[in-house]
Amino acid sequence: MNFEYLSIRCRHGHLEILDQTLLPHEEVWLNANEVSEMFDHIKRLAVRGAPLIAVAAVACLAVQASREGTTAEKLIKDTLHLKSSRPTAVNLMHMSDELTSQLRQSDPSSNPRDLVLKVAEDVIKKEVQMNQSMSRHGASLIQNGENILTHCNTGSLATPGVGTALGVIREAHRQGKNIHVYVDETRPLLQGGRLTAYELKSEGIPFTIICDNMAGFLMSQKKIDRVLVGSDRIATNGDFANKIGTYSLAVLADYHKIPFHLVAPASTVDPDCSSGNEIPIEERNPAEVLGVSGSQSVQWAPTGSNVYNPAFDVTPGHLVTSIILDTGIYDRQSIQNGSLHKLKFFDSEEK
Ligand SMILES: CSC[C@H]1O[C@H](OP(=O)(O)O)[C@H](O)[C@@H]1O
Repeated sequence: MNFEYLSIRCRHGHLEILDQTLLPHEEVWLNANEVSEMFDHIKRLAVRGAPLIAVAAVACLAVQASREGTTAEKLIKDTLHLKSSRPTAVNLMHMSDELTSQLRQSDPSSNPRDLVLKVAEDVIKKEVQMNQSMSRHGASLIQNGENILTHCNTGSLATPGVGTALGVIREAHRQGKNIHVYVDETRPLLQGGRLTAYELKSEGIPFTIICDNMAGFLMSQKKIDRVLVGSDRIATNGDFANKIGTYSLAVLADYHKIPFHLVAPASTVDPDCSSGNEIPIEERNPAEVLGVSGSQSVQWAPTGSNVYNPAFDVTPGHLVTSIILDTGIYDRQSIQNGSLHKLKFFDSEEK
């Protein structure tokens, strides 16, 4: 298996990931050939972003199987282990459920390595295609000269392609729409100020970093024309989980009557999740809040302070202007009419 994307690459069966905890100032590639290595990379957000987590997991399973040989039982065990690395992003769950289902149904005489390689190639190919489709759909909404606010990182560091919300921004810029991007720093791990800024700067897309608590003031000054965010899991009623701080943006956008969109592959819709209160929310190490961008060098709070560190929040669907997927744009009315229930998920067969 050979591929090369911004944050993950596989050369002659050797898998590496770009350690996103060190960006933007250090570009360090780490080995990721072993499931145990990949589990740690995902857990500490060296690998992050809902679609990329699924891609990295399945690529590691394929590489390890190719290098060491395997059995269906061992692959299933390793898949379930990687599935437990982070609870909120549904892309990882879809991939692991699909792979374990195929392994359990496979012919005992077949080589499970061939199966996992095929699933890995299919997942990667589909994610790249979905990125391109949703970016084109979303860019059709962007008017010339818009100021767009985005949260966290939803670009080529979070997917094996142009990105989700950031993919829309890239496509609008490519179409010459003269946009400016306001980038929420996205405390506590600064995925926006570090990673989205890294991507936009490298491509000359105009941007301004802001603290998360500045978004409302910018909206009150009529400096934001549209909000674009990603998602880690979408319930079929349009509620969705995304990086902590997204819900606040949605409420502010609703108050200021600013279009608010989530952008994601259809594989982020969880058909087993009928509303946002069913989405598991990951709580992370309090030390991330007490440090700066995860580092512990600056201890600014009183020792022994209590800390709450949910990595995501849930935004109700009624605050979303429209959901932009690779399969199209879904406004509130169509979502209320059940359009998300009928989406194709993960594989090519209609479910
Ligand atoms: C297209 S990435 C979707 C989603 O993943 C990010 O979370 P994390 O950085 O914790 O992996 C963020 O919520 C993005 O919006």
